[in-house]
Amino acid sequence: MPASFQSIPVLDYSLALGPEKPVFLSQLRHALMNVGFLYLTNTSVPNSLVDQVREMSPKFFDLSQEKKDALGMVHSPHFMGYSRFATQMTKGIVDQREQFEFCVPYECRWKEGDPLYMRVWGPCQWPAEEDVPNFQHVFTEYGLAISRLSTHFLELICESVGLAPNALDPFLKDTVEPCHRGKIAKYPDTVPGSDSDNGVAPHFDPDFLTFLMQVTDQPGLQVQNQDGDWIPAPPIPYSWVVNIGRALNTVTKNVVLATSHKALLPPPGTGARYSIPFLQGLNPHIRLSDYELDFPPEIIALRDARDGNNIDSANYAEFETSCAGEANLVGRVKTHPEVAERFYPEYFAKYFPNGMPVQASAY
Ligand SMILES: O=C(O)CCC(=O)C(=O)O
Ligand SMILES: [Fe+2]
Repeated sequence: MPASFQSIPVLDYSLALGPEKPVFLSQLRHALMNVGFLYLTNTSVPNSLVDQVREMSPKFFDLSQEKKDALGMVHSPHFMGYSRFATQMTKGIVDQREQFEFCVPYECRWKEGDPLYMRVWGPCQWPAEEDVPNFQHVFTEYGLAISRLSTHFLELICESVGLAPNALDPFLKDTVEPCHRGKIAKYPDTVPGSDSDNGVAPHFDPDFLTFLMQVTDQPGLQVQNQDGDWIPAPPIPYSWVVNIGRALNTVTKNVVLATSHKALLPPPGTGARYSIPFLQGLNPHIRLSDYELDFPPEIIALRDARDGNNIDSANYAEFETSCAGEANLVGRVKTHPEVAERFYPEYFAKYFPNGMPVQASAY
């Protein structure tokens, strides 16, 4: 059994595009099978775009509360837009962050009679151009750039664990495009003397891959190793922290690990921390349990020699029984009952039989 990880591997994406690709794939296999987290540097995303995202991220939150509320998620059947500070919980603990969710350009194709989960796929709510100039353009470009990167990265993941590069294609492609989505999160710095520095409590991410951009320089993200210790994942400029979600862990039968992580508030006096998790969406019609991936025996042997995965989360258990779109909708309903009550009343009634909770809870 490999020793529990003490740091997050840093992978140079440019190696994957040249003669050193085998070195990259072997580092990737290690990161996927023993850590579930990695940093990706030297990607195809231009530094100039990253600089624009860094500059733009705080601007949305500087809008008046009234303008932010006008873009509140409660107005969007696609669960896009703004959520106020401390309105959600993760595993029963209040998240101390404000957020704005956005997605790649997407027209809603849902019509009466279609499965309701198709209604989740749709456009986002952008602030008016005069309020935050260039914001929509920058985050649309950013979303598209990370989508492309994530599609190629999924091929590399397949290759690193002995699958054909296109083995996971059905999960991304179908008659509908996946609706990849991101959120800009703002965590205020810890109030001196406060008894809580929780930003987001320990959890697993739901989908295949998350690409996290740490926008500001403060520490905050921590990742749990197999011994239960919390390993810091501080920002590295122009890198993404990539982690595996429950859906990819499920579909690979635990070959690649999903790993628990949390975010702490930045230290007192250091200002707000901004981060942007970007979740790769899945083909909504696919059911993970319908697919059996054909791993070579040496990969299965490596998996079996490793200690069991330490997942203790019921997070998105629906992935195992329902199609990805349904699992996604259920997850969104649980996190945003205010949207469910308005646009998905039958789901609201099912998951909140006692009416609106004081606080929504994810995971
Ligand atoms: O902000 C961070 O560093 C992590 C956020 C996170 O894990 C999430 O939103 O799923
Ligand atoms: Fe996460």
